Amino acid sequence: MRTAMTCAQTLNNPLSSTNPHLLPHKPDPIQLTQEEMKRVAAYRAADMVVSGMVVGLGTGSTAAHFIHRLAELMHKGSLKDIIGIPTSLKTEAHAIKAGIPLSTLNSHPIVDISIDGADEVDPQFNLVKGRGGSLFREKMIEGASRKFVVIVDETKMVACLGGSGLSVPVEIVPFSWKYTLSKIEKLFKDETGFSARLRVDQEKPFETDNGNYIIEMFFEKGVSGDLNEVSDRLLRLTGVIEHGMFLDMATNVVVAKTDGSVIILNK
Ligand SMILES: O=C[C@H](O)[C@H](O)[C@H](O)COP(=O)(O)O
Repeated sequence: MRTAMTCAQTLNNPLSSTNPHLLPHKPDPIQLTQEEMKRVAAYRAADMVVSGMVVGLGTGSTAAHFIHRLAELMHKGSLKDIIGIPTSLKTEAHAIKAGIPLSTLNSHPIVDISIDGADEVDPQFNLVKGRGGSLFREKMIEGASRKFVVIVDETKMVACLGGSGLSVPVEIVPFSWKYTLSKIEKLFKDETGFSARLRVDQEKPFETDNGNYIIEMFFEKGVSGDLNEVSDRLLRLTGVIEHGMFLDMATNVVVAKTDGSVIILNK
């Protein structure tokens, strides 16, 4: 079981971001931009889809490349009888425009494969997701998937979750949000350099597709300790709907590098 490993324990792990295969290296003749790397990873993952599959459609800029490619393969006739399950309203609109037939978990409770981006991937394939705010629907759909393929550029590989200095999001109900925020702050009061705040968009609280708010948690040195325990403690707070740590869910990680090569990590 990989999830119990702490940040410090990841240092000698072969999948760690200290792995030379995942580190930036000497300049190569090809230097892809981050956007190009996202597309390379997405297109490679599209090859994992076969006709007849129910496919979880992720959210974000990397997943958008995958949706584009999936539609392209369907229109060419290389893929037939695909049903997509969108993880956000934005993805739903994109998929409809691209001509991908859609369904829901109510009608298709078992998803063959989900393909989605991530904000961070640790050496045990634990993820931070939801910086675009779609973590709840993503977690439901990706959790119902036989295979969950994460598509990232190499900048997303981290030694420990939250360690990139960016936020770990938590979806909460709007009711008494300041009180819920204070409960979250109390939970991490002994964590040096911890801070949390409400996500704001154009001077108003950012609202998820579910009409909820997002609390952004910042960990100076990354999330420490047993991640499952941290997850349980957060989920036990009344007012918390879900958090953006996706623990032990990803089955494969497709990493695109600046030189245009792709590494596929399998669990
Ligand atoms: O809510 C957003 C999702 O979890 C995205 O998959 C994640 O933020 C990665 O997004 P991007 O591919 O745009 O970096």
